[in-house]
Amino acid sequence: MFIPTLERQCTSEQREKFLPLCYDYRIIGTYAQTELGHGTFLRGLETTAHYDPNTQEFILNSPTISSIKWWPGALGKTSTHAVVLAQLYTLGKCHGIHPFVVQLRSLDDHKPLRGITVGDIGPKMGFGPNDNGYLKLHKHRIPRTNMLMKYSQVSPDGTYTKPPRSTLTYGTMTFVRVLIVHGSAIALAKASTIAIRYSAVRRQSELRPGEPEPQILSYPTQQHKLFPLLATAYAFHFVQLAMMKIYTDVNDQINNSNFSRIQELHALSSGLKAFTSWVTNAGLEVCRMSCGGHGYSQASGFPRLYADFTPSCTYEGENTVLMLQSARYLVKCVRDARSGKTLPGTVSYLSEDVSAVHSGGSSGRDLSNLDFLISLYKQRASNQVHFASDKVDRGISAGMDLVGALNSASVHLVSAAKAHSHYFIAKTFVESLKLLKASSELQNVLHQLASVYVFEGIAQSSGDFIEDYILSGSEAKTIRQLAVDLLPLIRVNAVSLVDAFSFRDEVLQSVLGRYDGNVYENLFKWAQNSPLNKTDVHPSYHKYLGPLLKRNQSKL
Ligand SMILES: CC/C=C\C/C=C\C/C=C\C/C=C\C/C=C\C/C=C/C(=O)SCCNC(=O)CCNC(=O)[C@H](O)C(C)(C)COP(=O)(O)OP(=O)(O)OC[C@H]1O[C@@H](n2cnc3c(N)ncnc32)[C@H](O)[C@@H]1OP(=O)(O)O
Ligand SMILES: Cc1cc2nc3c(=O)[nH]c(=O)nc-3n(C[C@H](O)[C@H](O)[C@H](O)COP(=O)(O)OP(=O)(O)OC[C@H]3O[C@@H](n4cnc5c(N)ncnc54)[C@H](O)[C@@H]3O)c2cc1C
Repeated sequence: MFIPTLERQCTSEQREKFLPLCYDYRIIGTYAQTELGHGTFLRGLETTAHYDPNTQEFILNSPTISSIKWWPGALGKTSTHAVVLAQLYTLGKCHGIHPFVVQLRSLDDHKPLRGITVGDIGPKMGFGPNDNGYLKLHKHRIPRTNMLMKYSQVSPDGTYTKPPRSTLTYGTMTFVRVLIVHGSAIALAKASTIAIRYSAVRRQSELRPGEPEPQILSYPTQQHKLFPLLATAYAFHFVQLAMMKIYTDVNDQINNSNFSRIQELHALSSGLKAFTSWVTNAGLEVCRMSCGGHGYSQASGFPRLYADFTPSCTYEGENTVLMLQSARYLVKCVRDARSGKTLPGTVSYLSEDVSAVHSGGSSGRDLSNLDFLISLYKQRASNQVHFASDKVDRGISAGMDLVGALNSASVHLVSAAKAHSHYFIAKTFVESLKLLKASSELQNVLHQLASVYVFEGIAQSSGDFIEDYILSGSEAKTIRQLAVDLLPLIRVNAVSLVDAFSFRDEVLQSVLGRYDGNVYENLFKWAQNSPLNKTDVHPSYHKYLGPLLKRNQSKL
């Protein structure tokens, strides 16, 4: 995050000064924004940067215990520099959060500089090798030219020039949220690879006396756990490609001072980061549990994969908060649509009349047709967004201000943003396959994946579709059965579909997911290397167990 911030927020002179040092690994940096007391509420950050025109320096301080920077990756023992986000004060006025490059440690002996107190925040649930750290600043001076001034400036006499958009300072977070969508796709693909390969190797239970124990991958319940997640990993792969394309296009526009799509990008990246990381987080646990006891072993790779992935639901914007950000934009779009404005591409459906047509009993509609089902996802999203938006309007009519009305409708707003994200993902998956140049055999297999993703997505949220009369109960039941009917077809190619992710064993780090499937021998070998097995009799025996046993034996 240090380098992307410099690349996006430096003037050309600052780029020339700082970036070569980064690319050549002559300095190592972190992104120090979160504090002990604030991670979500950026305007509440307390670190200060007061400009001193006499020396043309900024004086950085951590004025309170809650202002100590806390969590930034590699801050504790590794980083020599940081981008520090601080409240800018110049000529007696506060101008809000701005980014500053701060050297933390000497490039000679790596010792912290004067006015800098840094350290590691202590053991965490995962990310063990990462020294997430703390930073306390005490009257630490940096040159004026260390404030990243691409968008806003402080002149030598202290005059402040404000940015074209205050939120341009938040740009790096948007970029990393887009990366996290990709990270979700990768993590879910890894977990699917481990679980499906192991399920092809593992044989368990005797269905009928005398019959060989079947592969657990042959059980419909095992397939129902794993194949929708496999399909989701493919869906997220195509979604992260689409998300990155939109990010690149909008970022190019921003670089040409066209800020017209910045809000749409923020809303989409926030919703997709939250949606994909939540779904992946839950999916990792399903994959682990589908591997029985061995899934709980470190040898499976699941404990580390989960512990390293799960914070992506929190960092880079806590997921609920990001869903609310997405929903806030959607409410704005409903208002714009009602006042006749044209909406941007990813939300244009909100101005269409997608009013639910009561499906009644046997509707005769083709419930296996993906284009038709995507139109139902659109209907569900539009209904949920309009419902939440109407709730906000009713709150205001009842005398609330906008903040109060948004807060009181926030549960529905999160549901609406989830439905919007889900529609975008399902639509993108289906549309991406249409554009894919692939053999008819491959198209057929991928169509099976898209189908099970779309069917299961409706089955798992059928309440949304039934409550709004988008589907009847019997239609929902039919779609649920369509998902189950697809499972044995996907079974044929399941191992090939995870092999296609091409994770090397060294990357997968899983005995259960080994490419050669040689699990048991390697589990036993792995166990031999356990530290506890260095000696047949563990030294602790002589200190604790031995005396205890002997003492009690003497009583017999
Ligand atoms: C095996 C493992 C596999 C994979 C692992 C997973 C992923 C790996 C891949 C990549 C990950 C790489 C690195 C990540 C690793 C760790 C690093 C983590 C770093 C961090 O966590 S950095 C700190 C992150 N912190 C946050 O995100 C803070 C969140 N809070 C906010 O953004 C703001 O406080 C918030 C909530 C938006 C509120 O802002 P504000 O107080 O200003 O109030 P408003 O809501 O009124 O907003 C005002 C206005 O601004 C608009 N806006 C807000 N944000 C943005 C934005 N980013 N861009 C554009 N516009 C924005 C908002 O919409 C409002 O506009 P409006 O007035 O409505 O027009
Ligand atoms: C592994 C890891 C790495 C990190 N790396 C970095 C880093 O490199 N740099 C950095 O600066 N930070 C980093 N962070 C910090 C991270 O960005 C914050 O933890 C994150 O932004 C969440 O903020 P918070 O911790 O204050 O949570 P809080 O905002 O306190 O969240 C707690 C609860 O409050 C709820 N909540 C908060 N605000 C609202 C609201 N407005 N409406 C409704 N509910 C709300 C949330 O939904 C959540 O349920 C990292 C964190 C982790 C875990």
